[in-house]
Order: sequence, then structure tokens, then C-alpha cells
Amino acid sequence: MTQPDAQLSGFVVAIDGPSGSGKSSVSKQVARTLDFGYLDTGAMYRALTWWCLEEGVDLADEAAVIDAAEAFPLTIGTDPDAPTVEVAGHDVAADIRETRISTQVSAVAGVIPVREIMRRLQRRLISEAGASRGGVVAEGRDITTVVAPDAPVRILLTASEEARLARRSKELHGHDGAEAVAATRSQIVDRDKADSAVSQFTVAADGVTTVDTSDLDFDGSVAAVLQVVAAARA
Ligand SMILES: Nc1ncnc2c1ncn2[C@@H]1O[C@H](COP(=O)(O)OP(=O)(O)OP(=O)(O)O)[C@@H](O)[C@H]1O
Ligand SMILES: Nc1ccn([C@H]2C[C@H](O)[C@@H](COP(=O)(O)O)O2)c(=O)n1
Repeated sequence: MTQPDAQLSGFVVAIDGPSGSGKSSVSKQVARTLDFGYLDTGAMYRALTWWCLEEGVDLADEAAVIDAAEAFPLTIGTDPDAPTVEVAGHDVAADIRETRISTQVSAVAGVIPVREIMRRLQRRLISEAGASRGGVVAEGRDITTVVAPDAPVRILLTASEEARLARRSKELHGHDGAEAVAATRSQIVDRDKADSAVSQFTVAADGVTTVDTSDLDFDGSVAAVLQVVAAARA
């Protein structure tokens, strides 16, 4: 029989949203401001993808990917000033941002039993960070709905496709000219389409507050999230 989830420790801020909406950068800054921990669950799926490729696992072989997830030797830091990611003692923080991972991570994240393994691990990490720092900001695609639906603050951080493409183009190419945006499209649009098959992160679920950052700059986005948190803590 499945055991009910234990209550999460600490004050949990759950943030979901599509690619390029600003989840990682905004969540990290919110966590710093509140002196909370920070959990990047996308980094966990990226690290598992890195580990599968390192181990020669065929990503089309779901049983092999599940086996890899069950024995996944991940260590992830939740300090927003130094969010480390290590697999079997290797620092993979930079490697997991490579295009080869971005283009293959959806295949791993799309395996339902893998998501359940990750959900359990993520709840444990959220609780540990919440217990040691009093609170935690956890971000991803299914945190508000599946991983921490019991969080006191749940936010869908979103932005128009145009804004998200421009942001990612500037990050990757230094500008948002037409060619750069076209080169970036698959990393935003195609990945969101694949990830939408297993998670709902384009429309806010019941009780989830939408923060649309299309017309906000970075500081404005951080302030908008902090306002939602302050209202919940008042
Ligand atoms: N409100 C904003 N205005 C302008 N740029 C922003 C804003 N929020 C974030 N950015 C920038 O947009 C880029 C993408 O942000 P970030 O990586 O945090 O998005 P993400 O939602 O975590 O994406 P992914 O899910 O693909 O990892 C970064 O360069 C970030 O600095
Ligand atoms: N809770 C989560 C977090 C992430 N994913 C998947 C979807 C993304 O393609 C991938 C990498 O995430 P990113 O670093 O871009 O935020 O991981 C997910 O399915 N559920």
C-alpha cells in the first residue's frame, strides 16, 4: 500500500512555469532575499539525463532509464548562492546546461515511473532545506501540482512566448535578432510541447497564483513573487 506523504518542513514556495519564464533566476533571487533554500528540480532531471548518457543507457529504453533513476547517485546543494549539482562525485553543474542535455532531457522526464522517483526525492530535499533554513523555494514544472501541492505559496510564473524567446536568445546569443530567436525556438517551444505531455505548467491549477512577467523586468518579477509570498505570510 502507498504511504501518504509526510508533511513538508518549513515554509515552501512552489514555482512552476514554461521554459524561459524566469523560474530559476527569479526563484534563486527570491530565496536569497528571504534567506530560504532553493531547489532547481529541472537540474535534477538534467543531471539524471547526464548520468544515463554517461552510463550508456539508451534513452528509448524506459526500463533502463527507470533503473538508472532508482540508483541515481545525486547530490544537490540548496544554497541559492551556490546551487551545486554532483553525480557520483562529479561536478556536473556546467555539463547539464549543454545543448545535448537540453535536447534529450524531455525523453527522461517523460517516463512516468521516473517522475514518481524524482517526486519522492524532491519532497525529501524540500523538507531538508525547509527544516535547516526555515523555508525553501522549489521550482520546476509540477511543483505546484504534484510535488508540493500542499505548499502555502504556489505560483505559476509565466511570460509570453515572444518574451521568453527574446530572453533566452539574449542569454545564448547576446541579442534577440531574428536569426538568434529562430535558433532558440526549439529549446523553448519544442521542449515545452514535449514536457506538456506529462505536466501542466501553462495554465494555473486551482489555488495557484499566476505571475505574468511579460512586461516586467527581472527586479519587477522578483518583487511580484515576493508580494505573493508576503500576502501569504501576513
Ligand atoms: N522578468 C525578466 N525580464 C527579463 N529577463 C528575465 C526576466 N526573468 C528572467 N530573465 C532572464 O531570462 C533568462 C531565462 O531565465 P531563467 O533561466 O531563469 O528561466 P527558466 O524559466 O528557469 O528557464 P528553463 O526552464 O528553460 O530553465 C535568463 O537570462 C534570465 O536572466
Ligand atoms: N519539475 C520538473 C522540472 C523539470 N522538468 C523537465 C522539463 C525540462 O525540459 C527539463 C529541464 O528543466 P529546466 O532546467 O529547463 O527547468 O526537466 C520536469 O519535467 N519537471
